[in-house]
Amino acid sequence: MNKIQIEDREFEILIENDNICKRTRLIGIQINLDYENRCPLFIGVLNGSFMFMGDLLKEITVSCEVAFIQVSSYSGAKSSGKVKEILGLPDDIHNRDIIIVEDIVDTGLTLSHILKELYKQKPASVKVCSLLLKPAALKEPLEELEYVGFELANDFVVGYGLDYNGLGRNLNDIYRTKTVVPSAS
Ligand SMILES: O=P(O)(O)OC[C@H]1O[C@H](OP(=O)(O)OP(=O)(O)O)[C@H](O)[C@@H]1O
Ligand code: HPA
Repeated sequence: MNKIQIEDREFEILIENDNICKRTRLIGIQINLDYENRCPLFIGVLNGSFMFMGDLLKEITVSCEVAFIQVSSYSGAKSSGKVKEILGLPDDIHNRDIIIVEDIVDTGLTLSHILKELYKQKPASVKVCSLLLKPAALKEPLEELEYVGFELANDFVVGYGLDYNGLGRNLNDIYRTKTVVPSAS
């Protein structure tokens, strides 16, 4: 399936599942080496990370724990801007080695917000593992970004957890549309 249609947009194949699996295996090997004799806490950012998190964790052989958070955006009652709230953040991460797992880092704003909240609890270390990264869209450098699967151009992508208007998360492969559209959910 090289081309797919989701609602009003046509997408073309960008990364096949085979390549995602191979890259994920390599990232897993690296994490196992880096965290030997430690017990990292993997924190997946929902919804988009659910597939990558599942496949990545199958490659992890060091002792570890797993949690999920969700970042919801809503308009604050008193402010005109968007307020981000983090749901499900564990409250016992003091002195823990944290690995945040994302499907994509685009502008990096979501991650910056998560990192700010995490550091309040003084974890021992924080690294980020993201399947996808759009370097040209990043608003500021993120030194915690240690493990990246694939670097992309500024095209909008769907599949393997990523959505367009809530659709396409179940696709095995990753697809892109040339037209740049705003973040869809
Ligand atoms: O780097 P940024 O520009 O902040 O974008 C990246 C974020 O956007 C997506 O989440 P989204 O808010 O669309 O929610 P979802 O995971 O439920 O799709 C993605 O899963 C990242 O969390
Ligand atoms: O390219 C993207 N696709 C889906 N969700 C996203 N969230 C940020 N960037 C993207």
